[in-house]
Parts: sequence; structure tokens; C-alpha cells
Amino acid sequence: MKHLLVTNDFPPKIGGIQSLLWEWWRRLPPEQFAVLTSPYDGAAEFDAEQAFRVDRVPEPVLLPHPIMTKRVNDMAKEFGAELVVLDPAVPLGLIGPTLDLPYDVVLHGAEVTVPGRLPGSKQALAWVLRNARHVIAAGEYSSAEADRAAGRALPTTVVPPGVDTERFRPLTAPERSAARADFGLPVDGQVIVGVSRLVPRKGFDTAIRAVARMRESHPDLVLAIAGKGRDDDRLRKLADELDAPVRFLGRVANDDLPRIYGCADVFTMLCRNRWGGLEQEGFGIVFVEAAACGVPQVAGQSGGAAEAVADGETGLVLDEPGADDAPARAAEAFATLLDDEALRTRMGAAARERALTDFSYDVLAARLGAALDV
Ligand SMILES: Nc1nc2c(ncn2[C@@H]2O[C@H](COP(=O)(O)OP(=O)(O)O[C@H]3O[C@H](CO)[C@@H](O)[C@H](O)[C@@H]3O)[C@@H](O)[C@H]2O)c(=O)[nH]1
Repeated sequence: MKHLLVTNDFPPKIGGIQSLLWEWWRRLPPEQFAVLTSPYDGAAEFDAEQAFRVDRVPEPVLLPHPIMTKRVNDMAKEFGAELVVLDPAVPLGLIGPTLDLPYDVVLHGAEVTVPGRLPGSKQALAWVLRNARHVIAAGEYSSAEADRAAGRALPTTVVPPGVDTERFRPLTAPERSAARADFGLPVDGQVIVGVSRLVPRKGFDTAIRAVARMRESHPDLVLAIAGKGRDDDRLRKLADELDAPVRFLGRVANDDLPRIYGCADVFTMLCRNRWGGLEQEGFGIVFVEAAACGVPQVAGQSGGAAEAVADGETGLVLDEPGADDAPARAAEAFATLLDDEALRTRMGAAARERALTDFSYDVLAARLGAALDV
């Protein structure tokens, strides 16, 4: 069955949803689907490199209005699609029930939790979900949130985000030293790495406070934070104020990403709930990227993060990462791993193994293909 994927979030824009959709869809037979998405800098070059068709609308975002419905109907008809796949469920998914064809929705997390817990938008989300042919949920957490919003169990396939386990792989000791030198990190010191869009939910303030507390016990420790975002200035100021051992790497190029993870003794992203649980981490692709690189992770307990990190096996999950004492507990968790090389090695190996068996995109794309009947 041919289908049309309609989404606001597609590369070359960076982010978890963008990378997830591309990694899933590029593994499906390219003649079986087309993509309709929004414009972005560098999109023409990116689109030309894809084996499948990508169309972009002229306006900056895809919004649910009758012109969009007509555009999707027209493109689906011209392409010969029998199904439309919509992401996100709201607001864009509101065109679903008005389309000529059946539709599926893709769910990630925050975009289900927030409208699903607010009166008014909950009804709209429930309408979209109940009328969908099928739901593709990027984790058990978003699946449960969708069932809750719809008021019943939906026909769902859970396909967690995954990782390209060839691109993200453990570095040898010489490769790691070279990577650390290239990024200006201490070759012989201890390095904790964080990679993320820098937004408050990702909890880098907690990580900064934690390493600031570790200056005496771990004098050669550096926290390297890769990524950009609206929290950038606040985090830099906090690191300055606390004189914390933090290195901000800014946005790193895609090609450099696996080597950044490879620099780490420990990876961290202490994600936390915000707005009384309205905003939670959907899953956290960065954890499985770190895992594939053989690096143990310290995560915050929020949404689906504990699906991504197996607590005690591939890393540690910090309870109540938004609590006042979280920096002290995070420092303890970091020290537990940094002070025990055997534990790090064991968890790093288990993480790599789990990435290969549970989160390899080749395995996950097959599950997606079965759900979409391609
Ligand atoms: N090249 C590059 N990539 C980056 C950078 N910063 C972040 N990324 C990439 O952006 C992605 C971040 O993904 P997530 O950790 O999953 O976070 P998100 O952007 O908030 O994604 C949302 O959707 C995901 C998919 O369902 C969810 O997993 C996630 O929890 C969240 O809801 C990862 O692939 C990460 O490598 C950077 O500076 N450079």
C-alpha cells in the first residue's frame, strides 16, 4: 500500500522527531511513499539526495485548514497513495477526519500529553485519535497517553526511536583520545557528555549544579554540553556563576556527533517533568545514541526516559530530577559511575548490546513497514 507522510518535522531541521522520522522512513521502499513537509534552510540539497519524493509547502508551517486538506488530498491522489500518515496528531492531525483517505497518526510524547490533559484540546485530540485507522507510537509512554486521551485502547503499533548502530559505535582508545583532543576536551581527564536541544526540560541546569559540587572530589572532571537552544544563555550564566567545569560545544555537525558521544566516560540528560507533568520527555533518542557508542547513561525519570535507559543495567535513572536535592543525587550517580571503571565497562557493553537488539533502526523499520502495510 502506498502512503503519504505529512509532517512539520523533517530534516534538514535538527531534532528528535526529525531524525526519527527520517531514520524510519528512509528504510522503507522509496517508491511506496512520498513526504509533504515544511520548508527549511538547505532543504533543496537535502531533498535531492533522498531516494523518495519530498514536496514542501510554501508557508513556514503545515496547519490544519481547508487548503491543507485539499493539498494533501491532491498530492495523495496524484501519487496514488491509499493512506495518509499525519505527524503531529494536533494541530496538523485535525485535517485527518476531513481527508478523502484513511489516515494514521504518529505520536512522540509532549504533543500528546499536553493537549491530552487540557480540557478542550483533549476533545480535539480524542477526535483525531478515534478516527485514525492506526496509531504509531514512539514508545509505550506516548501509547499510554494516547489511550488515556481517547478514552479507550487504540489500534497501536509501538515503534521506539532507534539508532544507526554502524554510525554510532564505540571508539577505540586511540580514536577516543584523538576525538577528545579535537573537541578541546582533556585527553586523560574524566568527561561527562550531554547532547540535546537546550530547553529547560532537558535538565542541564541540574547537571551543571551537580558537576559544580564535584570540583574537589573530581578535580579533572569536565561536563561537555553539545547542542543549541533557548536555554543556552541561562545555562552559560549558571556555569559561570558556579564556576562549574563545563564546556559548551554549541551545535555540532552531524558527522561529528558519534565522536562526541565517544569522548564520554558517562552520558547524561537529566530530563524532568514540567508544568505539573504536562511536559515530559517522550523517550530520548540521545540515550540510545550514547548506548550504541557503548557509553553508560544517567537519565532523569520523565515520560519514556526509563524505556530508553534500563536502570541498573545500561545506566542509572534519577528519580524526581526536578527536586531541590536532585543536583546532589545526580553528583552521587555520576560519581558511582566515574569511580568504578568495571561498572562503566559492564554497563557500556550492556548498552551497546541492547542498542543492537532492541533499537537498531533496521529492526524497527521492519515493524513500521508492517504497520503501514508497505
Ligand atoms: N548534529 C546534531 N544533532 C543534535 C544536536 N543536538 C541534538 N541533536 C540530535 O537531536 C536528537 C534529539 O533527540 P531527542 O533526545 O529524542 O530529543 P527531542 O528533540 O526533544 O525529541 C522529541 O521526540 C523524540 C522522538 O519521538 C523523543 O525521543 C524525545 O523524547 C522528544 O519527545 C538526537 O538525535 C540528537 O543527536 C547537535 O548539536 N547536533
